[in-house]
Amino acid sequence: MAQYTSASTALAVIRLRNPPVNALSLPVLQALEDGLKRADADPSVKAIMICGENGKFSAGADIQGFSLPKTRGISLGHFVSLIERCEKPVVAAIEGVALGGGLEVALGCHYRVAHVKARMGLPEVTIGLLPGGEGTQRLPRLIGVPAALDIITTGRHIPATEALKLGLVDEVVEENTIEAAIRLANKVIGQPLEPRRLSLRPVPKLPNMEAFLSEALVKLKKQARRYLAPELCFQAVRAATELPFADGVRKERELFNVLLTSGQAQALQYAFFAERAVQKWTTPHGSSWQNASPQPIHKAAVIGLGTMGRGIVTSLVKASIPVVALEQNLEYLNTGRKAVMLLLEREAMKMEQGAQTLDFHNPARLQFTVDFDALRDVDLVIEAVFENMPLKKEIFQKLSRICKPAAFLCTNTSALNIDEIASATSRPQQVVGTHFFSPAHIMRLLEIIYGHHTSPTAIATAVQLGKVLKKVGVVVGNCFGFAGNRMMFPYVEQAVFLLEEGSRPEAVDQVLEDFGFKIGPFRMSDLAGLDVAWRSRKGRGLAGDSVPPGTPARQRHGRRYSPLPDLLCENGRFGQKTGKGWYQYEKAGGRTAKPDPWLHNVLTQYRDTHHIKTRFIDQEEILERCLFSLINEGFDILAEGIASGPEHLDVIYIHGYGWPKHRGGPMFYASTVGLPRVLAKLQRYSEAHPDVPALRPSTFLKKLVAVGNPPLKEWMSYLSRPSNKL
Ligand SMILES: CC/C=C/CC(=O)SCCNC(=O)CCNC(=O)[C@H](O)C(C)(C)COP(=O)(O)OP(=O)(O)OC[C@H]1O[C@@H](n2cnc3c(N)ncnc32)[C@H](O)[C@@H]1OP(=O)(O)O
Repeated sequence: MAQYTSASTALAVIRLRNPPVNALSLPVLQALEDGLKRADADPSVKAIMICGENGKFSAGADIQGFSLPKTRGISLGHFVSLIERCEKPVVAAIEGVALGGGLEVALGCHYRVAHVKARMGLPEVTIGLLPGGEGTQRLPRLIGVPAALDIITTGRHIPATEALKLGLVDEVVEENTIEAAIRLANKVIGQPLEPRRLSLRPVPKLPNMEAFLSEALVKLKKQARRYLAPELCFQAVRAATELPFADGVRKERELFNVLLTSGQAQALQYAFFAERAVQKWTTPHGSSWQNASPQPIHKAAVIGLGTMGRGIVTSLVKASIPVVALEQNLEYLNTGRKAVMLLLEREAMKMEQGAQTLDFHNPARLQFTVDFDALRDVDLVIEAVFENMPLKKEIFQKLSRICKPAAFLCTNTSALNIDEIASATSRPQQVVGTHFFSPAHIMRLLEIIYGHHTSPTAIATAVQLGKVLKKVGVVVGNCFGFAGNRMMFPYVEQAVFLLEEGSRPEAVDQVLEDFGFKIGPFRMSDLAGLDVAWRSRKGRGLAGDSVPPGTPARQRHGRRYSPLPDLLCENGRFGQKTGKGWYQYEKAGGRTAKPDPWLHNVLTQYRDTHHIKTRFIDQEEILERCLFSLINEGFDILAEGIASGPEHLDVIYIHGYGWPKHRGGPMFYASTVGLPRVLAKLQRYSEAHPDVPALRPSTFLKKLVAVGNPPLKEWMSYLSRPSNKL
């Protein structure tokens, strides 16, 4: 847990030991305390070094432990103070990571030496907490309020070189950190320790401290959207500027306890482990991350340089994978090339700020072509043309003729049938869906869709590619809309039905934005472009000329249907790009949404035409109908084996659909609301709207309620025979 050894007669070494990341569990902390006491009591020991096993200092408190009652109330600060009070110099040798409590332990030490590749930070805010080991009080004393506030409220990891500039570490070394720390420890034996004890230092003054803090708070509040931790982190740092150390620590503890019991911390910690759980993918056929090996991707190709293709090329270049970018003709190629170069220049500028470089002018790294023959030697192709099945099939047929037999063929589609696309090739086992989210070089989600014939190797390769591209890859089965969009359809459908019944886009959006979404469903549709879904509805016979004559305006296939989105498109209102959609914008391509009297009039006329009695719809109904219909679809997806667990759906929603992370994802949210309540509400709404299948409670949800509302992690065990549709 923490190993005590001697580097020489004069130097005691305490090595934190708790694989894989030396998390500070209770036994680790107790062993650290024992080591300190032993070193203190041994007159031959003149200095102490603290390091971590296996090249990692420590990733902080054991996050699993926060939910265990026996570890609550144990103060990390007690151990950090013990280090600081030590009468012999204590040096931290930081390799790998020193995060959260790990960095707080290092801040208790009198000196810090870091390896050049080490990363440091206080990421507690990202798991709904604040640095509760006196870090909010020591860090501002060491590096000043602006830098400390930035590190504490963003949770960002900082590289050792930046840490040195900030004064967070005393020395950065390229070679052996332990030896450098030993050298430093020997050098400082006998030097006074008072100036090295951070708790005794004043917080460096700023001429405009009050103004600085007020401005920082306004900025934080604007970004926070009911996410508590950043603001409480701020309050703790402000306490450091106003109170003596001991009072500041008391305030830190008080605020920490508020966060610990807020519910948001649980949601964010759930999300932390969910992100890691989805990496361990499985399919209902028994293939999994354990029995499939990815193939290396030395060179890739992207077909189609529209919005998605441009982002995908940018991601690949950033990940140092040589890319061939292909378009159908020179005109499109030139437009695409300009757009890609612009994106890459912006990315290069961002990377330069972090002292990194991006080489994209070398044709061996990025080649633009209209010639399919240039794809002969690539290991993987990502087709990113628009959503048109015949076009995609034509491309895949060509690819299976041209590409080498081992090449993987990926399709970037948001809804289309992977099996049908794969049927156009001679190698369906190599075909896999890779659903990127726009903008593809920024959004972290990658939905990876396996078809009936997709090989485990193809899945593993797509997952590995996702990791290399720094995405969160989630493996799902093949169905219309896969997992994410399939859940999104009923959500958007409810939003539109609510308009028919009496609400307005701005009212619906407000409720969902207050819940924590970055943008509500109507602002989102305007941003994405209403024409995309319109084209898809026309293709599926729901809108346009393909609807059989005599079909009732508000019904399709015996279900309720709203032609309102079609009406907008027929009027050329495609959203932001045309300057008009559910809202009006200052110009085509404008971003500031304003309520539109035109739309309000149309809604009134529409309700009159269809004899819909307008009623007042309260916030609770808006929230529940939108969210519970989405969650209901999630239960069906789980029951069909399309996703392997609720965590997968939650990760998809957090990283692809702007679901507020501090609410843990839709399925976690359902578990906090309580499944009996979700079921009862769905039953009520379904009775009121019997022609809306999305409100009819899922059989799986009903089963979970019938067996007593088990905790989320047990849900999947109630699916006796996971039945995959494939
Ligand atoms: C009053 C007390 C207050 C204390 C404040 C704190 O210290 S709170 C904790 C703050 N620390 C963090 O938030 C760090 C979280 N960890 C990470 O960011 C990353 O794991 C990492 C350390 C940067 C390593 O990333 P990498 O991609 O290399 O590996 P994984 O993320 O996959 O992690 C490997 C396994 O380790 C588990 N794990 C990581 N950190 C912790 C932790 N702090 N507590 C418990 N477990 C942790 C992670 O879950 C992985 O486990 P698997 O079982 O292998 O999936």
